[in-house]
Amino acid sequence: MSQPKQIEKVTKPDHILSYFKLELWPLLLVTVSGIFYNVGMIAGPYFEGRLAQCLFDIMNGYQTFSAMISLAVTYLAVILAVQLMRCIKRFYVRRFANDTSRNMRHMLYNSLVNMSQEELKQESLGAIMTKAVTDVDACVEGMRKFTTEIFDTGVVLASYLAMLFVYDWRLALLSGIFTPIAYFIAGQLKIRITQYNMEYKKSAGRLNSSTMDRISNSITYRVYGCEPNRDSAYETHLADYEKRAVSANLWGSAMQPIYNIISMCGAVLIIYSGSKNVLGTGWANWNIAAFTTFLSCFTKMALKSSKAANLFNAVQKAQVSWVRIKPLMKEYVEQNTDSAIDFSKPGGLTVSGLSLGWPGGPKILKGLSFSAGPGQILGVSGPVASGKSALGKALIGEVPYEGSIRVGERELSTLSGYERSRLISYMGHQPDLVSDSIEENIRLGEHGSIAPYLQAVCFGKEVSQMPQGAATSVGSGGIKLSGGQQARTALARTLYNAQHILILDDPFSAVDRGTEQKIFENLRTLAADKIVILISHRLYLFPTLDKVLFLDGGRGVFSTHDDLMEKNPTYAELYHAQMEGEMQNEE
Ligand SMILES: Nc1ncnc2c1ncn2[C@@H]1O[C@H](COP(=O)(O)OP(=O)(O)OP(=O)(O)O)[C@@H](O)[C@H]1O
Repeated sequence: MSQPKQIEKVTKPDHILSYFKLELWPLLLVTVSGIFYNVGMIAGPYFEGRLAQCLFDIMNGYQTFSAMISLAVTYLAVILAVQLMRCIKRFYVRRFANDTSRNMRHMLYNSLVNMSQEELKQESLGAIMTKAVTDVDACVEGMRKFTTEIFDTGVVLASYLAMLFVYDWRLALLSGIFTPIAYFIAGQLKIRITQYNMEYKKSAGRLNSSTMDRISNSITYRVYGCEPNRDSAYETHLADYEKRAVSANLWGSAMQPIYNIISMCGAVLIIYSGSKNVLGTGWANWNIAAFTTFLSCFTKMALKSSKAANLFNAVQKAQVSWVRIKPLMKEYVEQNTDSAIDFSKPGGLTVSGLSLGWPGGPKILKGLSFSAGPGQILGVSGPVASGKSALGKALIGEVPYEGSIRVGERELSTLSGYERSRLISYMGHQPDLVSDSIEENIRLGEHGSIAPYLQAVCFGKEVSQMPQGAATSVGSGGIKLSGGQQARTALARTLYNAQHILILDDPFSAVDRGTEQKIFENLRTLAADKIVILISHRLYLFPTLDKVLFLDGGRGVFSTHDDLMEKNPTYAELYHAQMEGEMQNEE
């Protein structure tokens, strides 16, 4: 099997020039073949003029038919050589576009996968997907057009213009004044095209979000009977998208024939003044060949130059897209597996003066200090929305914090992603299962036995009774498993990949109390030498834990269960209320 092409790591990925620099070779070949092709393009009008003159001379008996044949053969050979250059130029322009597209997408992908979940949530998924797909396409298309047109338009225009000046400089100047008018109009449309494109891209993002929302929440909308209003919201987004797509494309494409007409106006002057040149009463003395060459050259130049006006618009669209994706183009993050840490003896967890809050929001927890050593289980609890999950996420670096979180002698914020993953395992509030089998969800590509972990989370028997056992597919996001099964699969995954510190955010919320008790006992055995942070709103297990951190009102009290029962009325009340509720259930 052929190896995929090596993807370049772009330095300064937020500079558009960086992508051009990576493609110096293809660009050099585009330049050389482009110059040959475009300068060779004037061979067309030149030979057309000479052929017309030759025909005229044959009719008047000054030339023979063989002269015409040899002229035609030379013309054919030159045209073939010019077209070969065109093929080379097109091949390398396409290669430049493909490589640039791959490099840009790769950088964007790397940047997106290395962003924290919270950073990603700042924007809707629909908008991110629009940027990752259509904006990159628009950028690369603008860069491709720019690269192509520099030769197709720039070089060829200069060659044509030089030729026109040689034949009659006054007529060349006069007939050429219409082209700048087309450029001027294109320049005036710049603001409008930018604005319409920006709105079009935003609308595409909204439509993508609305589609994803409609699909992923289809059951909720069906159950609550609000499908019609969601469909009509989708239709509104679709209509808006269509309207804005038309507006965005209208100005660019509708103006091309107008640019053509304006540029071609000079042909009228050429027919008038050129005829006078042939008759010997104009600014220059021309024969038929000169007249035909001049007119043919001008026509080609006018059509080419009118395309340059369109090029402005294509580059404008690319600029709109570049502005949208530029903030996401971050330096390449390499997975560095070098580390000076001895992962077998990482030391204890020490947190001091910790304050944290979601990006852009106020601090939700302030001044927390606590610690835990290997073999200890620390319980974290508190009322609803007291910041339990936020603390768990701060401990894995997903929520920004101030103060200090140390593992042994090392500050969490100085650790690489790899070092963190070798020190801390995390099970979030959501099971976050991948669309694969139960065993793959637990092993995540590793090859060890999962049986002990399925037993530990009291899931082994159920799995063995499934027709395909652990190879059973969990479906998209775990949809084919019950809530309790999903939670236990996620916990088995965390235990299978257990590192020195285990952070478990409400791991037992979807299982009954008896199962909770059994799993907890297994956890104690399996994690005997680890630090376990057990975040839970249920306090049944807390009397058996080594330490408790109770969060309330943005502050945390760190102590033992017995001490909190004695000194913290809110904790004691919560504990008693839960125990009473449990006793009533048992009755
Ligand atoms: N992604 C987020 N961005 C901004 N604010 C958030 C985000 N997630 C949660 N919050 C807010 O942060 C606060 C703490 O939420 P958190 O989920 O940490 O509480 P919790 O104690 O785990 O709650 P619960 O017991 O309901 O699970 C809440 O006020 C919540 O509204």
